[in-house]
Amino acid sequence: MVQRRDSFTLLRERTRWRIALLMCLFGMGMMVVLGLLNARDGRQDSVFLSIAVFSVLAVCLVMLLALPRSTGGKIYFWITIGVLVYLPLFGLQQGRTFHYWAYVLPPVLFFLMRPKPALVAMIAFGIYACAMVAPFTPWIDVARIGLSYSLLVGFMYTYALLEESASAMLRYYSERDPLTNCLNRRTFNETLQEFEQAASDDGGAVLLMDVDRFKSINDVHGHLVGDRVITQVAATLGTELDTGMALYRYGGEEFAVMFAGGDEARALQLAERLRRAIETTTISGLQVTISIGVAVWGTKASSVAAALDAADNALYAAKRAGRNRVESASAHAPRLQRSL
Ligand SMILES: Nc1nc2c(ncn2[C@@H]2O[C@H](COP(=O)(O)OP(=O)(O)OP(=O)(O)O)[C@@H](O)[C@H]2O)c(=O)[nH]1
Repeated sequence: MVQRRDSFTLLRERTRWRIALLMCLFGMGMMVVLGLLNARDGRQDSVFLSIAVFSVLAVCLVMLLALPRSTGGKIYFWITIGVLVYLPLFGLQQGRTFHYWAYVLPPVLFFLMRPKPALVAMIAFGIYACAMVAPFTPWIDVARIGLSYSLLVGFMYTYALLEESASAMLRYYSERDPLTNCLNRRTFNETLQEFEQAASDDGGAVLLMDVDRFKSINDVHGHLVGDRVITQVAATLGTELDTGMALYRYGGEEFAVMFAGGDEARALQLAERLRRAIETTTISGLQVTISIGVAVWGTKASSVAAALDAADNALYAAKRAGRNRVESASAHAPRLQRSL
């Protein structure tokens, strides 16, 4: 059975693979430097150790390049986890458990919380540790401690960046509609609440837009064309918005714009510009139109939700009046109330 690979998994795999590749190259470079330094000092054992680690990393590098990214990345990560578990065990065997845990535990704890301050703290800790051991340790050992510690810092930091980019991506997908990439209805509702909380500072306006006779586009041309029309309508509307404004996909073929601080004149002007942009653009080879309902809110929190209702009523009025038009809630309020 083929397992579905969602975009989050793909992003994670790609980022892990890149991190693994960088860390391999970094580690190999480090082993070359250490090997040369040890050779110069005639420390044959350490030279062999550097060559051994270099060879393991070279094998990892070849695996990363030769295997599928997901497999290579996974193997590299398990090897790294193995090293992180092995280090304290090795320390235990040497009777210096604390020394080795000091390498592994703080960075893990740090990076679980905040990557950037943790990075600064770890660099400071590395410099401090090297400075402390420098007076009574051969400098080659200081260099070894510093370099292996920087490998750990690099690994933890890139891993933390991976987590950050993954959560940014999750946030992006939870806010947006997958077909049009507009902000979705959930984000619209959240923004509405924010406007309600801030309503006492400022008024604002809401525009509800609906593609006219969209059902017949689906019926005549099929749902795939319907989807393409929705996408292109969204793209066209998006290019016409003022800076800082967002387009929401409110429902199937319905879109919304909300902004604070605007008066009715500005909202109507924007609505007319959006209507005209759709009317004058050929969308998937079709002439498409939209109807728009506009309402404004004042400085009472309850007036924001009321404005949304009023915009919906105004949209309904625009449909009844023949479509491809903008209607303002203020012009229709009395008549709408009478007809309810
Ligand atoms: N292709 C496609 N169709 C959708 C999507 N979401 C909703 N629809 C369709 O959009 C149509 C909306 O039709 P109606 O609400 O009846 O209105 P309309 O035909 O646009 O007519 P008016 O709004 O009165 O101008 C329905 O047939 C839905 O199935 C979508 O994401 N893709």
